[in-house]
Amino acid sequence: MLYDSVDQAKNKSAGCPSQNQQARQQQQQEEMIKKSLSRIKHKIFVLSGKGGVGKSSVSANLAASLAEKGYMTGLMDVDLHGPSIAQMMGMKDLLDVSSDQKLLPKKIGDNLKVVSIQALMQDKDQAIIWRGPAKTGMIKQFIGSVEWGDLDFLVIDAPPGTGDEPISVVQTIPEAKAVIVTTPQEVALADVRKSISFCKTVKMETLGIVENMGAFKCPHCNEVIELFKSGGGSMTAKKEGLKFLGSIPFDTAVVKSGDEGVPVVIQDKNSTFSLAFKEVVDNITKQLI
Ligand SMILES: Nc1ncnc2c1ncn2[C@@H]1O[C@H](COP(=O)(O)OP(=O)(O)OP(=O)(O)O)[C@@H](O)[C@H]1O
Repeated sequence: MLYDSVDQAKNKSAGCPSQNQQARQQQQQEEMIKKSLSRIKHKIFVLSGKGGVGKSSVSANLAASLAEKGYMTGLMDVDLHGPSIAQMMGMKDLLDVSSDQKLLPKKIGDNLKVVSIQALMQDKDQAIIWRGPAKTGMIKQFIGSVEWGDLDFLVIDAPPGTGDEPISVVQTIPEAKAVIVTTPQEVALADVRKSISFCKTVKMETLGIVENMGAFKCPHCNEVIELFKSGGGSMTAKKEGLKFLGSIPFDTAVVKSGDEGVPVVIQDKNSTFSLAFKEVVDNITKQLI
């Protein structure tokens, strides 16, 4: 059953059912999750070592690109602390619930279905400050509650970092394969190495690294400016024996499209972001199909 609110989820996690009850609940939850994910061919887990590097932008544009190519695609925002997919996809109302209490994703166009954990928050600007078990419970409950139907791809916008929350998602969807997003500068790369080690520890296959916010080309004078340096993503991929999926430039079209609620690969197909992103999508799909 779907929680109506954050408070309900918290209360549920705070309760103390007997061990038998707990085991039964856990088994029921695992069956729900299995059922919810059973008709999805490929699951892609988009993660980053730190926040703000463009993980949600990559997730939204990857899902939109796959849907545009004709694949039935789902996009799931599980980033509890900063769910931004709904805004990026222009979703106004978030919650549709079926008669059997399943969460129904919003359909955008013919091939894209989107669901956000934000749907379970009463106030979209509400900060989530609960402790581990409540978060884990919420994440599992959310994933198991979605009715996806048949999908070719599910793109998962994971919580940033390498703590309890991404671990909960990986444990819930162990067959997902990772795409790691970073920016080129050393502070981000230090965190990306933690993400790589995280994937190895949890034995999650990694499809490769995407370098976001690479060089910016001034639209007025065409000068190329390396705002966050460049090349760090490909260097790290090489060192770690991972595939480099591509470098995406810094492009103000992304900011505009994010605010307007249309992914830039749809809104501005000739933007420097969209042109570079094609290579990233090809490098991902050719490993899976
Ligand atoms: N290539 C890019 N060029 C310009 N701006 C970008 C680019 N990629 C992302 N941004 C902008 O950077 C900001 C952060 O991006 P985004 O929300 O995708 O990051 P995130 O890693 O998901 O962050 P968080 O973990 O905090 O949710 C957004 O305002 C987004 O529009």
